[in-house]
Amino acid sequence: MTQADMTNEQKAQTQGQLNIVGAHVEGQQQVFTEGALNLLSVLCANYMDELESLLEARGERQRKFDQGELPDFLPHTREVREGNWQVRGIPADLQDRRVEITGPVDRKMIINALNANVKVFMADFEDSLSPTWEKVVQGQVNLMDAVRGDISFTNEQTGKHYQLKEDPAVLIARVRGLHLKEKHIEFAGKPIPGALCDFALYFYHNYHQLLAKGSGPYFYIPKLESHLEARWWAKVFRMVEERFCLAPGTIKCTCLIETLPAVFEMDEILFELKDNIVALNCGRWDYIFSYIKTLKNHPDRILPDRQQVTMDKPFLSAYSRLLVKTCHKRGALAMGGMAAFIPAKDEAGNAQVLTKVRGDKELEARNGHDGTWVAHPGLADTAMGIFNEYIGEGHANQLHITRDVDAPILAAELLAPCDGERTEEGMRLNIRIALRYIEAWISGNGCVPIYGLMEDAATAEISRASIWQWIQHEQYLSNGKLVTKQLFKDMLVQELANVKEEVGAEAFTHGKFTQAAVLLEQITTADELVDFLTLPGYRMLTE
Ligand SMILES: CC(=O)SCCNC(=O)CCNC(=O)[C@H](O)C(C)(C)COP(=O)(O)OP(=O)(O)OC[C@H]1O[C@@H](n2cnc3c(N)ncnc32)[C@H](O)[C@@H]1OP(=O)(O)O
Ligand SMILES: O=CC(=O)O
Ligand SMILES: [Mg+2]
Repeated sequence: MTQADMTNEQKAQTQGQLNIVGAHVEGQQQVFTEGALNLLSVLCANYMDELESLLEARGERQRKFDQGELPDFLPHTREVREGNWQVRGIPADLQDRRVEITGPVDRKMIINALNANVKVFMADFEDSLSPTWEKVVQGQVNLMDAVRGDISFTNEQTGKHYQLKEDPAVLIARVRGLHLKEKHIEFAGKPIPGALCDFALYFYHNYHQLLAKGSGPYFYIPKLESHLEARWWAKVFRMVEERFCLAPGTIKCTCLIETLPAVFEMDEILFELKDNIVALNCGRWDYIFSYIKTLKNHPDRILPDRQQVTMDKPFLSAYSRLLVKTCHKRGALAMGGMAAFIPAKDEAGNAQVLTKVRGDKELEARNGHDGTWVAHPGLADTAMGIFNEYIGEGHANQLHITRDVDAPILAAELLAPCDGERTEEGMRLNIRIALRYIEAWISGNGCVPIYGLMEDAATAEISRASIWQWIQHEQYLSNGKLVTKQLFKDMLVQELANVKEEVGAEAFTHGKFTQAAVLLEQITTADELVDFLTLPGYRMLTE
């Protein structure tokens, strides 16, 4: 019997068994049922090797950018870009996505998010989750309960009780990026892709209930770098639909366009996934990080202080407008991204936050986006107000905005250097944010408020990668100081002391700040830019 003649199950058996190697955690029996394990092992047997090749291809492409090439639209896919085709369609409950709240798969957060004044809740196994084994498993249990409308929570300290309201938001699960492994599950002796773990478990346990209530198995796919990776997902979806006797296109996904290479392949990504895709999303934080990473050897494209890289900068404006134009031409929605502000505790401070959020959302709505993200329920009404105004009575979205009259958006605009200053204050802030975020992440918390902003894996990547880039390219700060490894190391010592003061001696002593500082120093002074800080971070996650 050849490999091609084997059934999927036989393939799974011949290539080795799926093994849970993590310590037993609560919820494991509920999540790892025989059916769920079968699906996961079949997916691993069929798609793990191909995924490894796709990850290697990322490295090969990056080597070319490192040698001076610039990303561009692909010559051999011109027909796809110029062809006349549309995505298969958008289910009724995904037509109106004017405000989406996002958050990790923590039980209380899930209930609060589903009850917020939003259309969709994006339940996140990615940027906002530190994937401890317990959180990965418990997150699936929480989502199973949420899908069944049977989720509640009581805060034992305050006695506050949480339960779902009558008509909760639509649920979309964001799975991990393709580069992340789930080390607590092995297939043929290797850790499995986190993306397959999150996808298979959420799909298997919930598709039936979701479809029965008029919704469906909906996913956010993060950090794609090419249409070939989208093709890989299309194959995964097709196989799962066939296996569960579902009509083609039952699984629906939204892809984040949050890497610089992917912005040049938006048509192609929509095309590869056209049966299953309903939208693209401007994941601006990872996109900015990817701009730094992809162009890391290009001295003419060094970013300024993070605070100056706002959506009105030419390269980001071009990204948003091209995404809207591309999506609407193909009948897909064009989602906006996250303003990282979170509500301030004082009234005056909060008024300022809301003004900034309003400005950011207005820009997106004016560009033609169909909806946007908020990080906190306290911002939902503001975002809703803006999108209600732009979408207008009687419409669910802005699909009618085609941007046909726009001049073509060229590669040069998407790659345009970003003006702004590099300041000592900005560098020190980057260090403190990276320190505090890494400390939280390796302690098992993937999303934290720092200085009035939501910080997650994507925003923290910008902070640490910026410093790396300034060191490598021997940048001068606005006060004339040359950024060197030594300057960074000196500042790290000082800022670690400042962080101790900010968080207090007790939190500092009980936390993992020293380990965070060691990791930050390693990745910032290394000659090669580490692909993702969550890769070494994951090795430090002991649970
Ligand atoms: C780049 C990207 O990928 S963006 C997407 C990934 N990032 C995210 O999803 C960020 C999600 N946001 C968060 O995790 C949180 O808002 C944080 C951590 C930034 C701040 O959370 P907190 O410190 O708890 O904020 P705060 O104390 O103001 O919260 C008030 C209430 O709102 C709730 N809340 C805050 N954010 C959220 C959220 N995103 N979803 C649901 N509930 C939320 C809190 O649970 C709290 O509820 P309670 O009063 O019942 O206890
Ligand atoms: O995932 C979203 C982003 O901005 O990154
Ligand atoms: Mg992201």
